[in-house]
Amino acid sequence: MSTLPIRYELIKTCKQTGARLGIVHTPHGSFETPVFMPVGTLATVKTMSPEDLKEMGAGIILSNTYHLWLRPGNEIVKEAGGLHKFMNWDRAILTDSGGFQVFSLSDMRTIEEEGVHFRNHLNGDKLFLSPEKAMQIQNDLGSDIMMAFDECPPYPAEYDYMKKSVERTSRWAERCLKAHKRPNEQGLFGIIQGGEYEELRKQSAKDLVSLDFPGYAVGGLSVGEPKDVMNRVLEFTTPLMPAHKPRYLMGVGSPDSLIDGAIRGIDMFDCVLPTRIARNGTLMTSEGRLVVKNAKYARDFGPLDEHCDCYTCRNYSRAYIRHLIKCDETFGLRLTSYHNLYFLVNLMKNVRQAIREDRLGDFRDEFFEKYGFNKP
Ligand SMILES: Nc1nc2c(CCNCC3CCCC3)c3[nH]c(NCCc4ccccc4)nc3cc2c(=O)[nH]1
Ligand SMILES: [Zn+2]
Repeated sequence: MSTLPIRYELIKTCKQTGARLGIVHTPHGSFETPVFMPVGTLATVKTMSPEDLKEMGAGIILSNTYHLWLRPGNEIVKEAGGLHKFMNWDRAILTDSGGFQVFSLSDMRTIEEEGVHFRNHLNGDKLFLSPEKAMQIQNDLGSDIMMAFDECPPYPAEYDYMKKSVERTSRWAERCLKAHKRPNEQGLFGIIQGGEYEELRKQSAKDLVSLDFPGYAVGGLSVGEPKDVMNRVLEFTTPLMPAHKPRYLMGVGSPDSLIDGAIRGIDMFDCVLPTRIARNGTLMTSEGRLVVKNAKYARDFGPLDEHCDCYTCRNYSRAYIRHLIKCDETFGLRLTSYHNLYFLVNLMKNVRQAIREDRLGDFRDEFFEKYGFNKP
């Protein structure tokens, strides 16, 4: 019996909140959970080198089927020996299946049983993506964790639309499994949909769990719904997911949502937020968000965050970073991106420590107080 490519090891459960401390083992190394995964859409986590990412402790990064299919093309990445070789990253890689990106990047799309017809967001060409095509691309990329091809419906969505969408996503998941060429080298995660409807989340989970994927994601969230809706959906969805497999909440990356997701049993998170807001000079700090272009930092020679020990905070001042960002100096983007990624990667390290000490609830209250989140 060959070893399965993805294995989840549950280390302990927080006595105060039920959050889990675990390890995910992959063909390209293991990483502890709960974990925040930096996003590298175009085969690079923008402005970060692999050495930067290793230095900050990243054990897994994300990339994307849709983007790499269009540029440079999955064939070129395959000829390079796969994405790990192409981008010189020897740790774990997870690729999203492209479904979400089609909906968020492209207009003029039609969804059919066979797949999705849409236009290339770069040049308007007609394109078609199906479960089989998405699996072929991820196979060429050689990612350690692939995502099933799914539909992420808009929020809000009518119950009837959502029911039809969930049933099609389940049929697509089965087609992905059938099209899976290397089940012993690449793990394939199913994505649970169903919006805010408990009955549909149950149906989606039941369909996908019966297909025995090595891991599962909660999709269809972080699409504009209020935070309390996300938390409620997680409360009735994570218990439906196998406890001995990884649970991945897609597209979630604000500090409060990471902590609240971990408390509700989520192990893996990703979001473009930290790198995206870094590029316009918005920083996450232990006292809340800081907009470094603000004139009040012109003569502030302290670090972005005095409680942060990252490369940026140990070596550069708010005044200097404000100057670089205002002058569009690319070094400024590196410094702000590094800090924001480090902030979330380090936050999850502190979450894991709080779980070890059975005090994640206290940690949440302290963090929310300092950061300025309300504490419902
Ligand atoms: N397959 C699939 N992917 C989803 C994603 C993409 C996750 N990141 C992929 C990376 C791989 C490469 C690109 C990203 C989501 N992202 C979000 N919210 C992001 C919201 C957000 C957007 C921008 C800034 C801040 C927040 N909800 C998501 C739901 C789904 C889903 O159901 N199915
Ligand atoms: Zn810092």
